[in-house]
Amino acid sequence: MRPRRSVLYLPGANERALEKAKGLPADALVLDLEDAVAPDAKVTARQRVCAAVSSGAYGEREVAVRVNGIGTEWHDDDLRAVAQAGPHAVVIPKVSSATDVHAVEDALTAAGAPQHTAIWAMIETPAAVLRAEEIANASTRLTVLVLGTNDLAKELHAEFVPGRAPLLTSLSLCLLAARAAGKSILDGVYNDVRDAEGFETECVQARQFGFDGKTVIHPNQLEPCNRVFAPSEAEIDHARRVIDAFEQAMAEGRGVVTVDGRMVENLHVEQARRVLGLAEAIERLH
Ligand SMILES: CC(C)(COP(=O)(O)OP(=O)(O)OC[C@H]1O[C@@H](n2cnc3c(N)ncnc32)[C@H](O)[C@@H]1OP(=O)(O)O)[C@@H](O)C(=O)NCCC(=O)NCCSC(=O)C[C@H](O)C(=O)O
Ligand SMILES: [Mg+2]
Repeated sequence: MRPRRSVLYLPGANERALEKAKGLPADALVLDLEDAVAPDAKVTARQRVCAAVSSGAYGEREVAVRVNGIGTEWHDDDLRAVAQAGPHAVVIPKVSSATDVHAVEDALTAAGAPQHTAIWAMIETPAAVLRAEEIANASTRLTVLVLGTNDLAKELHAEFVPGRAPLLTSLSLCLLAARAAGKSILDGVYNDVRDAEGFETECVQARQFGFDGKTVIHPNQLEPCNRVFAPSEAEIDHARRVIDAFEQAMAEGRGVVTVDGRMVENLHVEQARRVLGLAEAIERLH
């Protein structure tokens, strides 16, 4: 199990950010070649990012590279260079269909990308939301769906409002698609880096929905994000008691038991094991 509570974007052209990220407690990093990099800096950013990935300086964390979109003048060269650097994943912005995923998969294979380089597909257009199931199932190499809520809101002509009502249908459709396909799914970013309260509220909402974590843009968003998406001490304790109580019930020939007055069946034991597995994976990571 890979914890992906906090996934930090950093601009690929920004040497200070690339350096600083080595010491930041993000579960995963996305070194960006797309929207955070100006056209004049694209080639330099590509070189810097590939060198940073090859350096192995980011420890145990997952390191992904977001390439420029399919059809842009940089996309093919980005994919070739990133394939050689061999990050854990390549993030494809504005994926719109399974055909896009197949094209990226073929290009990575042709460029000699290692098998461990997964594809993360960004869902950030109305067409992609409506085809989320097809995209999520397009390839075994595709392991994560990533919401791009800025682009999505732009394309929907939606407004950013507390509670995100205009986006909830899209978030739900993407979650359904990811879970049905057995893939991970990450929420989009929160733009106001000074609004700690609004950010944490959005993290809680995303966790309640079922997201594995949230993409973030600033170091000060990491601690609250990691905290909200991690199992709490109380949840870990409850999970242990659920497993113990159920095992004892099974030994006594019963298939159902109560813990704290609530019914516990096998499915709750599976949930409890997932909680403990995530807690252990987080322990190993940091
Ligand atoms: C949002 C920022 C531009 C804010 O920058 P700034 O005002 O310079 O931040 P601070 O001065 O508060 O920074 C304090 C220190 O932290 C370092 N820092 C800041 N951000 C990062 C980062 N992302 N990774 C690593 N380090 C970071 C600064 O260097 C300072 O360090 P020090 O020198 O030691 O004081 C900025 O945070 C930023 O650029 N964030 C990332 C933006 C980005 O990558 N955007 C693209 C991805 S999001 C997206 O595309 C959305 C999606 O596609 C969609 O459609 O929704
Ligand atoms: Mg975007």
